[in-house]
Amino acid sequence: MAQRNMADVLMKAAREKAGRPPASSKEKEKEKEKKEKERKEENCITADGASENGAAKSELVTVDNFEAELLKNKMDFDPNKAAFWKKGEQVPFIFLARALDLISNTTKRLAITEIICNVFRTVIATTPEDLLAVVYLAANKIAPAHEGVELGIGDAAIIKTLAEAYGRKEDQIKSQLKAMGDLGLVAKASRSTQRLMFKPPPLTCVKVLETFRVIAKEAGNQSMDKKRGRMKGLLVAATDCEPLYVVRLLQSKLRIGLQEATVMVALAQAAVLSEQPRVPASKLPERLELAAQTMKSVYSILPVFDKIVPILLSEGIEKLSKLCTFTPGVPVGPMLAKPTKGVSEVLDKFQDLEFTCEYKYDGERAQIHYLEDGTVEIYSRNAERNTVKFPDIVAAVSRYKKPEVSSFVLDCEVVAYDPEKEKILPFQVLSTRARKGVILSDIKVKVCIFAFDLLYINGRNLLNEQLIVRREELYTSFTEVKGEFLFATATNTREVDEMQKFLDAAINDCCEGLIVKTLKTDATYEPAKRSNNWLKLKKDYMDSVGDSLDLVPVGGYLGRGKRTGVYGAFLLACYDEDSETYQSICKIGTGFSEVVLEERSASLRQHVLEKPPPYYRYGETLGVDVWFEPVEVWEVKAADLSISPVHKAANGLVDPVKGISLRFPRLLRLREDKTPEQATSAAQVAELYRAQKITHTARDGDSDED
Ligand SMILES: Nc1ncnc2c1ncn2[C@@H]1O[C@H](COP(=O)(O)OP(=O)(O)OP(=O)(O)O)[C@@H](O)[C@H]1O
Ligand SMILES: [Mg+2]
Ligand SMILES: [Mg+2]
Repeated sequence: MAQRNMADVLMKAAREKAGRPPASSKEKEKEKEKKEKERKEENCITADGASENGAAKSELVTVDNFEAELLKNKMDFDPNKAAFWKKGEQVPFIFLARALDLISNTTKRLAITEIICNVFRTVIATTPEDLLAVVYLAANKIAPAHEGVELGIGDAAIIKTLAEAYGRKEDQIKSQLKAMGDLGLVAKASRSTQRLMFKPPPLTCVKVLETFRVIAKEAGNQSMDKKRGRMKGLLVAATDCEPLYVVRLLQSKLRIGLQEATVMVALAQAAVLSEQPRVPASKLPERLELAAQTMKSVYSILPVFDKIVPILLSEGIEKLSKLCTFTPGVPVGPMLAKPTKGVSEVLDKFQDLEFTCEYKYDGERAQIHYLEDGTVEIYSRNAERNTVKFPDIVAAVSRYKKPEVSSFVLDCEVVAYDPEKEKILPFQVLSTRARKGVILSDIKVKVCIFAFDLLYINGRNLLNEQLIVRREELYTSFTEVKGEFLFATATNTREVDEMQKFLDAAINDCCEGLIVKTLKTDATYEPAKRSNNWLKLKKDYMDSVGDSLDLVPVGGYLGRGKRTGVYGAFLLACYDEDSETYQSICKIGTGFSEVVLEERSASLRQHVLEKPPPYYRYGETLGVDVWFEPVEVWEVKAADLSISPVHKAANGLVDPVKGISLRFPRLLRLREDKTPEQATSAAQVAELYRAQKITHTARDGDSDED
């Protein structure tokens, strides 16, 4: 009975998602029967697969069974009941695919975490050696981000492969894509029309990941044909909802609201819940919380599943921090700063602490790694490998270090620079440099490195040292080279007047403002954290919002008049890390040059969705014409923030029901170094709102301009 109900719930949810009306009871019965029949067939496939491997199943576990188990809460969940394969056998891909399907039926983060945590627990209990592959697939990755290994499969290639794999015409697939709006769904629908004479063995998680990696590495002559051949192999072997997830994983977008942060938390929790002897219930909440924190901090220092997962399995979560340490060659998440609105606020926050003020350069964050063997790697703010963009730095960096330095990790800002005039050039100049395939002799835009931190030197990890120590090491390990490599200009004054003067000097020298940092206490390097110990002070923002915001265009309004053919305005959203939703914050139509508007329109047009995804929050009255996938990040400046009944940003954080909106937003630039999930968070929006320190009651109400 319970199983039936579960199936009903899932079906209802699936219908709602697909925007279909509820079925009549007769229709319902029919559909149930059909579904039941399909499921039985799938089960047989599973059983076939098992017997092919020589391990006949004694008991056939129905698919409903394991799904119902996966939906249980962590206290009632039994990994042995969820597993329908034998201990030590490779984890079937259908297990993960069905779990992802369950996840797609809910938008609740806790429910999602629980399902994926149950998946990990099942794998740990049966086939721990497959955990790494399952984690990679759940995180929708094939390699650590910094290695830059990408599948790079476009829709056209997938369409062609689908046609080959399922004996269909490309045109058919294209028109179906138009109707369904998602190649994954098209793949799923295509499969059911095809009956195979010889069934390939069932897919396993390990096989799928391995194939993805082979596809990514395929290079050279006819590599595209080879890639398609591999994809076809996967699709032909895929059953049930597997084609859907094979395709979405290939596209690197799962679109089910399962994000990396959730995967990390779930993995940590799964480790605790798999411990033997079991953790007593009274201690569990505390242990789970601690485990999640440990995982997050370990991942910020060593974002490499291949290192984390084996240690997690063999040593447990408690030893993870000690055994997964900072390794040159692997980027740590850069430490981030909090906005402030003036010298007095800085003094307020750093009352009894010693601090230093540094120029805030407006270029591109760079973490430069220099390994013992002389290898140089440069990582972006996003911890992505950016080395190919700066061959000039790679070639020159060994000249800046003192001879006795054999390895280092340097934190710095790379800024466009005019060496003749000895002048910093605006960010816009830097952004004209190509991102890939840069050849040393072709470089026109010269850059200067402004170094402000040292995280590692000669085999010594400095992350836990105070800034004063790190900076001393920086000054003694490197030599400044005019126009190429300079230390960030700094002063240790704490006199209001002098700070103000220093700020003015920074602006005069083409900087954005200051970054003020604690020096001797509470001054360790905090990877990937927006720390209270680094405060940014931007001149521009003293009389508007304390900082710019980085927002995601989620909707568009069709342009009229002069803007016919492009979008006339956009709906922007911030990202709420807790609920993993994008929350609308304002409409924007200002700050675009014609060229920029055309570029942005053309780019977003490729990401139009049929309907807003379940993880978008917005007021119904906003009347959006088209919805976009969350793909871009725009830096936006605004006059101030106000409470809004229409927008949903930071909803519940400042006002129980209303959200926050931006007044007079202007586009500053496209942020190519941030992913949509790194957009300004709801919590940051709430913080900026509170920092305004003005009474908003007089202004409450919808404050959209445009
Ligand atoms: N002296 C400095 N110390 C630290 N960071 C500096 C310094 N000079 C320039 N920066 C740059 O300033 C950035 C922080 O401020 P900025 O407002 O540019 O942040 P952002 O990249 O917009 O990110 P967010 O708004 O999410 O903090 C750093 O990431 C770094 O790139
Ligand atoms: Mg910046
Ligand atoms: Mg910013």
